[in-house]
Amino acid sequence: MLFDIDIDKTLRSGQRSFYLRLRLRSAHRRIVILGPSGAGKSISLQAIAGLLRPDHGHIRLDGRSLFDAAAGIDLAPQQRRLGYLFQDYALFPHLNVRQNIAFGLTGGWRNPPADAGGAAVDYWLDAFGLRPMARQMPAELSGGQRQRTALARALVAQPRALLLDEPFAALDPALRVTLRQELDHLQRELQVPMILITHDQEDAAMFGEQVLRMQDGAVEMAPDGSDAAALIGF
Ligand SMILES: Nc1ncnc2c1ncn2[C@@H]1O[C@H](COP(=O)(O)OP(=O)(O)OP(=O)(O)O)[C@@H](O)[C@H]1O
Repeated sequence: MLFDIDIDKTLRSGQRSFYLRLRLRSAHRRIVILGPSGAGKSISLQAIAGLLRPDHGHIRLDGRSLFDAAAGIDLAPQQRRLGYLFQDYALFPHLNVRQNIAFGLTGGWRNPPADAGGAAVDYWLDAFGLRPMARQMPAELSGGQRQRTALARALVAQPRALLLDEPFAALDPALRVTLRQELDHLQRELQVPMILITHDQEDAAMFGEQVLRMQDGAVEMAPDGSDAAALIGF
């Protein structure tokens, strides 16, 4: 099983609490979690990435435990080797394009030098047509260039899976179409497994080999791997 996730988590702030229940077992490489704002999509990705600790359950990727509450396993985000594309791309404003990409190789401990290099960084600069702006800062980039830089940073360390949080939401409609196609080609070429979260049906149509619907913190799958939420017409 490629993805084997069964977690829950209660988040509290003041009087409010939010209960997340995520169950996902899938052999598919292109999973989309679709749901409205506030459904719990971002915190699901954060839990998979190791940025938010579930209360119970397990997260396994291709047979490897990233988290297992019962067994006391909780790998640090860097150890999980997942590429994470944040909704707003979260580029470092004080680092140029080359440094931002190289940061994906440092394990997050230090800033790469301005001429940070290596074959892997050069490869992704070329793959995304970013070589001419390698020394530009994020504020000097277009939306599409920012997205490509963030994607290059997520891919440079050869992640075992990609986690994508609303990857096209910040783009204008024309660019959205182009970058959807780019990601589609890239994923087919690399065959990197990915979980993409979105509120946009078009993302689900393009990337959802399997589409899970999330609402009020819950995604449930039937034990046979089919999507229980879909079966009950949710
Ligand atoms: N640290 C926290 N403490 C308490 N509640 C939280 C915390 N973080 C998120 N929540 C709540 O969890 C719910 C789900 O948030 P989440 O960001 O995952 O939604 P989402 O589906 O990604 O929505 P959007 O598309 O708007 O980003 C929200 O109601 C939010 O208020």
